[in-house]
Amino acid sequence: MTTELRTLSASEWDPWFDCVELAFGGVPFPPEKREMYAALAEPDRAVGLWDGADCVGTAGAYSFRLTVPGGAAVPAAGVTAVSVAATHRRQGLLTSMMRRQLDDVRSWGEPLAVLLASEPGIYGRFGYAAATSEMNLRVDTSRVGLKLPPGTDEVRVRRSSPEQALDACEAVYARLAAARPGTPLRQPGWERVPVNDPESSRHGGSPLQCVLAERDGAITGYATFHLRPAWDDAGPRGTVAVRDLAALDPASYAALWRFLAGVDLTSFVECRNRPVDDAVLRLVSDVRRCDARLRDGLYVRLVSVDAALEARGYRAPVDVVLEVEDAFCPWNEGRWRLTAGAQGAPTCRRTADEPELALSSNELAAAYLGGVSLTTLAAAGQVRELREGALAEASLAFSSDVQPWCPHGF
Ligand SMILES: CC(=O)SCCNC(=O)CCNC(=O)[C@H](O)C(C)(C)COP(=O)(O)OP(=O)(O)OC[C@H]1O[C@@H](n2cnc3c(N)ncnc32)[C@H](O)[C@@H]1OP(=O)(O)O
Repeated sequence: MTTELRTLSASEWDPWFDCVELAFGGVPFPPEKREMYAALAEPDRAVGLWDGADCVGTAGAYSFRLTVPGGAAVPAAGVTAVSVAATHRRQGLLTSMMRRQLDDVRSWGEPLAVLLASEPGIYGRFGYAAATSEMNLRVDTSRVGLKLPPGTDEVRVRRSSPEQALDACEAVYARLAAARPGTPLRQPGWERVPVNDPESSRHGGSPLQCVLAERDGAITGYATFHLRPAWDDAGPRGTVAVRDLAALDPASYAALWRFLAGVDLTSFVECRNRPVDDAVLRLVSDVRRCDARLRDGLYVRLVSVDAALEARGYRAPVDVVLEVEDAFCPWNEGRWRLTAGAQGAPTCRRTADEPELALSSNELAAAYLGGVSLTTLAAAGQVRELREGALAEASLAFSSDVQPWCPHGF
């Protein structure tokens, strides 16, 4: 078998995307979703594998800017649409695309690559690690009450249409994205993603609905959701299936939850992707009836260890020598002294000094956004402390008060 790996040209996008579609089961994307992805495509940052005229492998890389601890927005390749044709699987084609892609990302000067994995087992070998978690909820609103904070009654919740509310919602998103590690800032065109609403994605629910929270004349939050009616012998048991939910202050957040939990003819509020430190867990009267479940979220790859570690902020002073293993990106291997203090920017420089913490770039990636502690990774035997105290010092410095989260797919 001979295949050619090359940068995608815009005219090849259709057969390239057909390959993705087929690898994901062959169910055609709804036209409006396919058009959205076509509009967001960045062909000159994507690669395709061709066997003659047939596209047999795909990998894209959006140009994201990702919020990291400390608040900086760091260039990150948003890896997407990774596929290999079933006829060509397990012959090393994914590996060849990952090799090419990480070399490309490095040459573009982007310190990070991020992705959402179809399966957790695929990307560790290429240096990616789950760095955020997401929480799914199914709140039984017939049993769960809400502890409402002062000011909730001053928030007006009013209906809008997702389209009409778009600018107001985007303004809220922009403020929250800058405050939470792991969140991509909106790039041009991406504001269409939250309002893309093909019928086949509603899972029997209504078209996308929207409410806005308004306080003192300003929009302070929003929720978009589908209503999924259901009935049994006892009566209505519908579900409010939340797509997006965001607020700038506690009262607005609680007011939106009060609205969602009180929609007539429903007994459940379902959320598919919330941050693990979602304040709603503190608002509810009965957390056991929220059916909270965790799963892996955003996978991170430190493409350039030094640039990535210098780009983020640290929660406490740190001065530690890291001994880094990185078989897939060997330019990251070796000893690095990471220093961050109360003043000046953090530095991460090559050193010949004795190592104090030994780990691979996977563990650095897991800890990078502050969602996985180095102490936990050490307890799992994945980080080794070589100087007493180094682990506690680094673990505190890497941690984040706000849990990292990626609020949308890509
Ligand atoms: C960000 C995203 O887009 S996520 C979407 C990923 N794509 C999909 O899930 C679509 C369906 N699957 C596929 O298209 C393909 O099976 C792929 C892309 C997952 C793998 O492509 P392949 O060309 O078969 O992978 P390749 O032959 O390079 O395998 C490399 C290694 O990964 C392993 N591997 C491949 N797929 C998987 C998997 N799903 N789970 C665990 N390990 C895997 C292989 O066994 C191999 O291991 P080895 O190095 O120890 O021998």
